[in-house]
Amino acid sequence: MRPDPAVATRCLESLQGQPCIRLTTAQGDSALVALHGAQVLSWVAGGRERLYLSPKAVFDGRSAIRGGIPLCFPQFNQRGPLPKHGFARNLGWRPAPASKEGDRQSSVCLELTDSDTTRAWWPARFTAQLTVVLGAGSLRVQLVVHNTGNTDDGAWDFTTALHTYLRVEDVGRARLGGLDGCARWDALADARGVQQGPVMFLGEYDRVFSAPAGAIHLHDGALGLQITQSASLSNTVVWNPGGALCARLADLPTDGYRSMLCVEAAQIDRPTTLAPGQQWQGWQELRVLPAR
Ligand SMILES: O=P(O)(O)OC[C@H]1O[C@H](O)[C@H](O)[C@@H](O)[C@@H]1O
Repeated sequence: MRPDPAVATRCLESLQGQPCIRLTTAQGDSALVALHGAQVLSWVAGGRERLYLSPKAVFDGRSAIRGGIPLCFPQFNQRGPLPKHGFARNLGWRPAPASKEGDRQSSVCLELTDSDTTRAWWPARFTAQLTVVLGAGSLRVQLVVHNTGNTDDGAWDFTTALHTYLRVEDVGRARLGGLDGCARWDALADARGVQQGPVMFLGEYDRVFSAPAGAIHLHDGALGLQITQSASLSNTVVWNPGGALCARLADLPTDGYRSMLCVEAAQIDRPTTLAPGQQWQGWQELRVLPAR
């Protein structure tokens, strides 16, 4: 996706004490990206907020912020010895040098490199760059991971997810199309199957799919969103906590689950291996569909 350079602006602001970068297009679309976790906290397109950010989210500079687009890296969920979903969402990132003059206004690139803190969890020498590109009615989030170790350091593996919290009017009426025929693993029942028809939400839902080759479509009343991801991210996770789990999550209001649906572009089933000097990239793109 090309950035939309048309008189876009980029400025620094803070949300709940956390430094953020705001991108704004000439049409009035905007995105707000926190340095904490390189986390997108807001995406307004066509005059509407498209992401869910919990009103009870914690902004203490250490905790994961509930909502927006958290990045799970270098571990997804509890599939390994690291803290749940890795450490990237718990750390402050820094702005990376802008690569091209024309990209500066409508995109932002943040960077995290290994430090004493990360090496206490994970010995890898790495650089991770997260780039957010705001277009007309679209948002692309791209992660690039680089093994910056020496040959002697050897290769390492990681798993990852762009854990996108989409805002919905009512999850009970939302439909997710495009996963028909995809292999899936139900994390709640520990059962494998193949998706038939659109995904609907009648309670807690936590499934890891083989990512479809084509686009996923979220239909929520009259609103529609197209979701695509790079082939390098071979899983799609769909999560909604439902009422009972939501009530136990301190950083969500009791009815918060009704207004959110996570559709995550992920690499989980086959961890990615990077030898010293190697680089990997993956992205998810959200695009507003015309109202029905
Ligand atoms: O509460 P968190 O640590 O942010 O995790 C939230 C959720 O993330 C993913 O969607 C997983 O599939 C879920 O099992 C997990 O509950």
